[in-house]
Amino acid sequence: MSRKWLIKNGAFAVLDANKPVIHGYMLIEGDKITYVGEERPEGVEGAETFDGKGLLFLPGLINTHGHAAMSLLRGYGDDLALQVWLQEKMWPMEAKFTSEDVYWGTALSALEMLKGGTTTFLDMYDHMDQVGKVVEESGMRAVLTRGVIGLCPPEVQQQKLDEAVAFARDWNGKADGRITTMISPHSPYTCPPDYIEKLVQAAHDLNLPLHTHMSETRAEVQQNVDDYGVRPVQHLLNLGVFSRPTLLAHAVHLTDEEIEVLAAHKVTVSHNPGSNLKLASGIARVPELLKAGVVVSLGTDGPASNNNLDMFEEIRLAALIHKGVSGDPTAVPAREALLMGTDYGAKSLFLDNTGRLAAGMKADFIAVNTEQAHFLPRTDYVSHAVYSAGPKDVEHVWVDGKQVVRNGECLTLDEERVRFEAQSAFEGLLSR
Ligand SMILES: CSC[C@H]1O[C@@H](n2cnc3c(O)ncnc32)[C@H](O)[C@@H]1O
Ligand SMILES: [Zn+2]
Repeated sequence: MSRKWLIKNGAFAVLDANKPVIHGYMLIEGDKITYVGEERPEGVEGAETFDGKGLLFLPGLINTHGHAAMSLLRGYGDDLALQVWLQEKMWPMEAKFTSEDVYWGTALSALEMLKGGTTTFLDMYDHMDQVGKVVEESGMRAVLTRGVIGLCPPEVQQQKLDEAVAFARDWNGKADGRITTMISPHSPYTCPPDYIEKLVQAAHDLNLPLHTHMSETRAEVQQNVDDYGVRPVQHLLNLGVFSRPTLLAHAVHLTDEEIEVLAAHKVTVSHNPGSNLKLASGIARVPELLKAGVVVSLGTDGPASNNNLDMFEEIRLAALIHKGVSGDPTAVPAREALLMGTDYGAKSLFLDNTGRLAAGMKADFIAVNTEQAHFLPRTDYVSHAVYSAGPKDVEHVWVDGKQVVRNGECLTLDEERVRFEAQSAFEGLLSR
């Protein structure tokens, strides 16, 4: 039997330009929001009432790029540039990861994300069946994709391609539809051109979007020019990548012409400010991308290059750093930053049913405790959510109409067990 909830006395961040916050009611029927408004809705007989006094309801936050299992490598290899970090620290350790390691690393991240208000995340990794299992158990929504690195003999390339295709085919729509899938060449510098073309063909065959890292560092762009005679955007365009819906992670180093190409092909971008700052990769041209009409969302990247999964921090960084580099205080206004962490997140993942508090959308939402010093005075809740709030303010979380966090406690995952097993998994990696 589907449940009906009536939330009353709440402040709801609908994020409309004219009236971003509504004080009143929200009705949830089954997995969907069926009403948000100031007046008490009709047809609420049999609904369970939830008192939202002192709570700010936001759409669940959407993390559009990451590698959840890398929580096991948090703090292992800090303060390094991308290529050194990957080649000398991450890849040697990841080569030792078992399926079990991926399960516990991902569960640790799911716990951190859910308790911090993230309801949907994209994950690009290996042993993806384990990631799918965590998503099923945690109740989260996720876009999952087996990332493939093609710097290996042809038979290994083929095996990885087959794995990526089988995973994308078998898991799309799983977990009551909360899981969707994509196809992911890791990057233009780790996948030879003919391999990328095969992955594009697979995406066509499965009717799925593509996801890849691109133009994260200046050195990577230069290497692309040296190896292939063109910058990464032209390279991916030539290989047919943008003939599919595509989400790019990072896209830090772009020319004006490249931004136009991305806009023309409706390519979406996951901006990862925390990771880009920590790896000293640079600062993406977000105001220019937004102005050109590109959908820009936010991601944490993996927990080993961030080093947390706090989407409030990414939202705040997006609002702050572009003001700092441009000298324009309106470069990314607060409401735009919050949209990047919610509505634009859904759009960049090609999901049309989440990311907003509106009738017809999936009931993926969070309740933040506003009865705290840093939420006063009650001037502008959007401003407070962006410039003052943090993950510890999240009291309750619902995904697909089901409550998964209550009073700050995760209802779906055994926190103590997950923390214990993740620590053991890390110790196991060190001893192998
Ligand atoms: C093949 S699975 C994903 C792969 O990506 C690596 N990774 C993590 N963070 C980044 C990043 O910022 N740029 C490029 N690659 C990254 C991770 O270590 C996995 O090997
Ligand atoms: Zn990444």
